[in-house]
Amino acid sequence: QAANGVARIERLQDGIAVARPERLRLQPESAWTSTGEPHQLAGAQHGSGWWRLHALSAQEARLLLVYHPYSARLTVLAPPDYRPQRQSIFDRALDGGHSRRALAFAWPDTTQPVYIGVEDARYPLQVAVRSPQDFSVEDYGHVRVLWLSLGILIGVSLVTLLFWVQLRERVYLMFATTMALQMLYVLLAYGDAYALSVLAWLAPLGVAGIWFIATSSTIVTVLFLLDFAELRPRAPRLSAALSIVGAVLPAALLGALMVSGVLPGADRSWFPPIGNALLLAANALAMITLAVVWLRGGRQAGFVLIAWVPLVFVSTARTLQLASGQPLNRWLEYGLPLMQAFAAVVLVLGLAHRMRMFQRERDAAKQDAEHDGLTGVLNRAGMMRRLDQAIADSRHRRLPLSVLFLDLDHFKRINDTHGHAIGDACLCAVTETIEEEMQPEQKLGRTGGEEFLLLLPGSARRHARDLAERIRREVEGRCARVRGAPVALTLSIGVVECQAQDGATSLLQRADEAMYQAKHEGRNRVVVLDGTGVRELAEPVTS
Ligand SMILES: Nc1nc2c(ncn2[C@@H]2O[C@H](COP(=O)(O)OP(=O)(O)OP(=O)(O)O)[C@@H](O)[C@H]2O)c(=O)[nH]1
Repeated sequence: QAANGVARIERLQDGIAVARPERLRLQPESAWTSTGEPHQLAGAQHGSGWWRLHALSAQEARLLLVYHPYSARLTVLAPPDYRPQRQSIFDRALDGGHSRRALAFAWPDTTQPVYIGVEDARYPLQVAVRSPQDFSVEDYGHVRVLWLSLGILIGVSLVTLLFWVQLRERVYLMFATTMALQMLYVLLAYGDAYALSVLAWLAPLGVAGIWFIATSSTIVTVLFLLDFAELRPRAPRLSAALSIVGAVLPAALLGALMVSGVLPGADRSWFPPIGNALLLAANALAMITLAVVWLRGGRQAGFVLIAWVPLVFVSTARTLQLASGQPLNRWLEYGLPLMQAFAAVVLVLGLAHRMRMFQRERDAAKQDAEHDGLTGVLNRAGMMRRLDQAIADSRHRRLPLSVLFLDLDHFKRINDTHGHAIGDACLCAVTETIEEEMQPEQKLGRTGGEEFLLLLPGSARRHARDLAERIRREVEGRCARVRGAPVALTLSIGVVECQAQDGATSLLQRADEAMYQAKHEGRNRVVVLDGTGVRELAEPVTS
């Protein structure tokens, strides 16, 4: 006993012409041969044909269900009146009470057989006889799973589209388009797209519309992968082959399909085998390229592999199962939309990872642009930016701001006597010594070869002078020898405090003057200038 409620399926022998379906019942019994397969219209994929179905005995009214009709156009004659009813997923006026995963025909009297005519099928069609209530329950289950996956895809594509609107980075737009096309493909293949008024315009295109979207989806997906996983720079030859097989040839195929669509009565049966072959080749090539790039250290390719391998596996298994005429189990039935949703989520993680990498690169570039390679402290550009900020801050918060201008004494002589390497080590030793005396809010920068600037937000002149004096003494004490060389390193330091009228230039100018005065007076000393450029007398250091 078959679980699908069908007792027996017979096929009208080949070569018997059926001019009018109403005449089918007049065929002699010898014209019908049993197929021995009560769950499917075997052989339907080879073109048109007629079948006769006998239901298991049932009292109530039943529905004849033909699952996954895809491209097939059906004519059903059911008792008692045996009027031909024609249906396909492309019909606008199908019963809106259920999804288009199955075509449903009323079979009021199941003691009598039904006749099914099939045209344009691409798979052996699965059939069943069920009560309307059982079909509703089954159909709700289908709608729930399908729209759960589609909901995730819609959400993800919308979010990435909004990212594109803000960031204007092409990869986001390609991602959103890829997701949208895949979603559209699932909706078309299940037939539900034709029940939505926004997509109903695709119905007159018939199965060619599905091929069009499937092929466009392949092209956009391949372009997205090349971009997203950075395949071109890491595997140029494989990427070139992938572009040809996955984008150029499918685009040519689409062109040919469009041309044949314009020609009346053109044969388009050449499309599916070529389209499927290209799809399989593009999938295989994409997997190989991604694996190679991943092995060469491409993290993004790893994300795509995790996302795409299950999807390719499920869609291939589904196609093979449908083509072999086996009923789909639930995993294969919903594997495609569920794996698409899974892929979308993994790829969003990949996008986030990509964004984080860019952020890191940007931070590193900023760090390089603003810092001195030798000592690691701020360079001139970084320092000038901090100085402008510090002046604005001190005005705004009405707090003092002082600046130390520090210059190494007789550095040329050290270089000449001990060599550049020791000179470099001196610069590093001075930096370390100053840093040990600094507070976190203070900023140190190397503004020239052997010149440093130290910003002291919140510090008045006197406090700045004390700190300068401590630094001078520390350097004199600790840097007498550097890396064993008797360099006797000392510093001349100029100290000034920011005045109401000061900008960065005037402040630095006075700090420079103060430092030069220290040099002039014999080096290894601190000179403080007041707001008018007059030297302040030294007072005892309060350390
Ligand atoms: N080792 C080393 N030397 C540098 C670097 N940048 C600049 N110098 C040297 O620093 C020296 C600066 O010399 P001057 O400007 O004559 O000053 P000075 O010899 O320190 O004399 P005073 O400033 O008058 O005490 C030059 O010899 C530069 O070559 C660097 O990054 N590393």
